[in-house]
Amino acid sequence: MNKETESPKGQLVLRTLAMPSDTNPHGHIFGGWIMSQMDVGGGILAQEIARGRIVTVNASSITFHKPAMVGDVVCCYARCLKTGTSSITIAIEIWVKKISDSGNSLGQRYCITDAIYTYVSVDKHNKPRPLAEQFQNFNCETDDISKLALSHT
Ligand SMILES: CCCCCCCCCCCCCCCC(=O)SCCNC(=O)CCNC(=O)[C@H](O)C(C)(C)COP(=O)(O)OP(=O)(O)OC[C@H]1O[C@@H](n2cnc3c(N)ncnc32)[C@H](O)[C@@H]1OP(=O)(O)O
Repeated sequence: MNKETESPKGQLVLRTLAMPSDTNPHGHIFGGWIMSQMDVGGGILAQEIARGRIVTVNASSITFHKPAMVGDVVCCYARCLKTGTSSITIAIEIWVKKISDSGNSLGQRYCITDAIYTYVSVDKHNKPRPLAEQFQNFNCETDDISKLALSHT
């Protein structure tokens, strides 16, 4: 898949800057830091769908296509793939935007990582809590995203 010719899928849920403290010994940004941004970004969308507390239950299909570097603007896009009774499955993409003028890369923008995270709506005792009935069993293949009544898409 050529990620460089595509556009981000989903809504922008998080935007931050990769800092020197986020680097691994090779000078690239830690994969774990990127996964953490994905967890928070996907969690924001999941919490909006759940209208309440959520926890992460699964992260899968993570692919690191390219490294991120210090100074990159890191943008997290998320879209809901499906919901169950209490679960919410979110596809997440991390894109970087180059804002420094080194190496003729200024303004470039491309996907570096994608993954699928699943969250579960929980009550205050951390037990699964059913989503509101109208938000259960959403399927992005067959349902309009407006079914989830998000504040913006
Ligand atoms: C001051 C506060 C301000 C807040 C301001 C808002 C902030 C907004 C942004 C938040 C951004 C943070 C995002 C980070 C969130 C964490 O970091 S959470 C910390 C890490 N996660 C955890 O600690 C969770 C630990 N796990 C658990 O507690 C339990 O396993 C769970 C998740 C409650 C599930 O309990 P369970 O008894 O296994 O539940 P079970 O009935 O079997 O299954 C429930 C559902 O989960 C699904 N499921 C279970 N296992 C799996 C699996 N492996 N894969 C996929 N689905 C699964 C089931 O299929 C089922 O789905 P439905 O059929 O209901 O749709």
